[in-house]
Amino acid sequence: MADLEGAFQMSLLHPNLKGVILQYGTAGFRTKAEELDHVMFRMGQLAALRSKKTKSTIGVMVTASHNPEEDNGVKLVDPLGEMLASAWEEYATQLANAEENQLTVILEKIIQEEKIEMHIGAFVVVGRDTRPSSLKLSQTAIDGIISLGSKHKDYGLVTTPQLHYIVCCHNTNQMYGTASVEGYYEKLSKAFLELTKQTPNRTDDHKHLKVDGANGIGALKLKEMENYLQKKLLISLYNDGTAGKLNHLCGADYVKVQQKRPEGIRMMAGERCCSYDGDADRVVYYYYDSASLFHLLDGDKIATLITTFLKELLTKADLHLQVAVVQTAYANGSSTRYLEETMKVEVHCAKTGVKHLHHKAQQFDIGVYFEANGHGTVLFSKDAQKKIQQLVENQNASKEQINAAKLLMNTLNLINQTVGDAISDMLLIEAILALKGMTVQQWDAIYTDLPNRQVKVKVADRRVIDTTDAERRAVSPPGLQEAIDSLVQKYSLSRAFVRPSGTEDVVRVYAEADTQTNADLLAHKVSLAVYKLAGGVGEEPKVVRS
Ligand SMILES: CC(=O)N[C@H]1[C@@H](OP(=O)(O)O)O[C@H](CO)[C@@H](O)[C@@H]1O
Ligand SMILES: [Mg+2]
Repeated sequence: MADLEGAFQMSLLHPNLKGVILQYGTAGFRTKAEELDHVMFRMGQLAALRSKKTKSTIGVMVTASHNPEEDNGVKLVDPLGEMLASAWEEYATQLANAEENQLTVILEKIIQEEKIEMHIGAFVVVGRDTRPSSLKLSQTAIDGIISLGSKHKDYGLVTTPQLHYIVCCHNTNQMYGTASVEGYYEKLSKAFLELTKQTPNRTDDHKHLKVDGANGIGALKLKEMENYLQKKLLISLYNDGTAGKLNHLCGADYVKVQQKRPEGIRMMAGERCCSYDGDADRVVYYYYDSASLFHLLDGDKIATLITTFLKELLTKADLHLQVAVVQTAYANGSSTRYLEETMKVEVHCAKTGVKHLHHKAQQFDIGVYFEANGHGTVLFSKDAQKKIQQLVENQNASKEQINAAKLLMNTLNLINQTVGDAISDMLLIEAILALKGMTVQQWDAIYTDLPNRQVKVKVADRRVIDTTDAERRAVSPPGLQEAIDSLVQKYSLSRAFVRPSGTEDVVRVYAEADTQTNADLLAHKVSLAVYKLAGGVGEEPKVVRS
């Protein structure tokens, strides 16, 4: 039996008062900040155990991403910067919900089941976003880490992807980069400057980008990074957190779901703009055309641009590496069709949540994965990285081949392979547009999105909805899928699905069709079916129109 008396005494300072039942969801725990004190303490403890188990550095990130400012949350970062292994999510849920007197029993159970040797040293790195509640909650997580005799380093204010990067650096002997925020800026800016070296004719207009920082950590960190970019990117930063409220009427989630520009940003026709979310792990682009129509370039458009660029470079380098794209059910049907039919790329559909996409993408030489909401990255297998490196050094290769290999090398250095990263993705997009001499309108014109609509339905218990086929079909409650099928049939180019959210207490409905009116109508009719068949509460859903 491990000696957990000290840990138990410390836990009494962070009691489970509210008795709220929480689930380690799509991206960790998320709820009102005042309900999270005991959860943070226990996640600090779990991180210490995970560190002992894996004999590696583990990360604890305090953030609730795109949720309102009053919320908060926590996610654990595994050794190579990935999301916490799913087997441990169950432990997280048990610990978070345990009664005071059960805490030691559950810790003991995890130690035994995982055969954790408690004398092994542990090291946990901690980061937090800019929410007013984050400082105190991160200190509570540190208390939890200390309670199990583990060491820690507090990195303070960082974006989620910066913490993932730092964890990966610690566990790869700093081969991935230097384990600091400065190391992150240096690595990314060096790769960006190398890539844009080949575009000497870019005008200031081309270099100009407007960024909506969602009044969050991304804004703060982009300001810090700006000098490293040596004016090769001219950034106008809006919603930088000095006045507005985090994620309020701004940020990537707002722009994607509302399909409109954020408040607080001045936009002229044709200007390239982008929005980060609250912890800067997602980005979406947008612009107004000369007829004042709003155009959104979401994760699907980003995946397509990056895939096109990589395939062109691989052809020039004459490197035979398999590129695949991983999307979720939310991917616009036009993007999937374009990738499969025009680009002849293999496309896979994974369940919502980055961990699912990440795992699938690991199966290919180069796996490009993006959620439609702008969360994504590119993974290069070890073998692919080695082949690219060898070609850079190959004296028998042609000039064109070597140049393409160098561009690939800098591209992979610019990409944060640990997780989706708004700053890194933005820099890559900017470099690609520069290298291809492409405007945002030309990028947008690669394919035309099918009109779509996302809505939420409140039900008594969203767990009554069970899905299959990467969440594209509902298997319960009875009759729901049949109802959706018959509604979908009434429209052309149509598709619809429903699933319980993993981060909010709602059922999400997605519909697409040939026109916006039809997508809106289909989404509405499907929400009514959910309301009737899955125990809707409150008012009946109303039709949402742009
Ligand atoms: C439709 C949608 O955008 N869902 C988001 C949202 O998950 P839900 O399980 O749908 O609530 O938050 C996740 C975490 O940020 C993100 O990975 C996911 O894509
Ligand atoms: Mg986020």
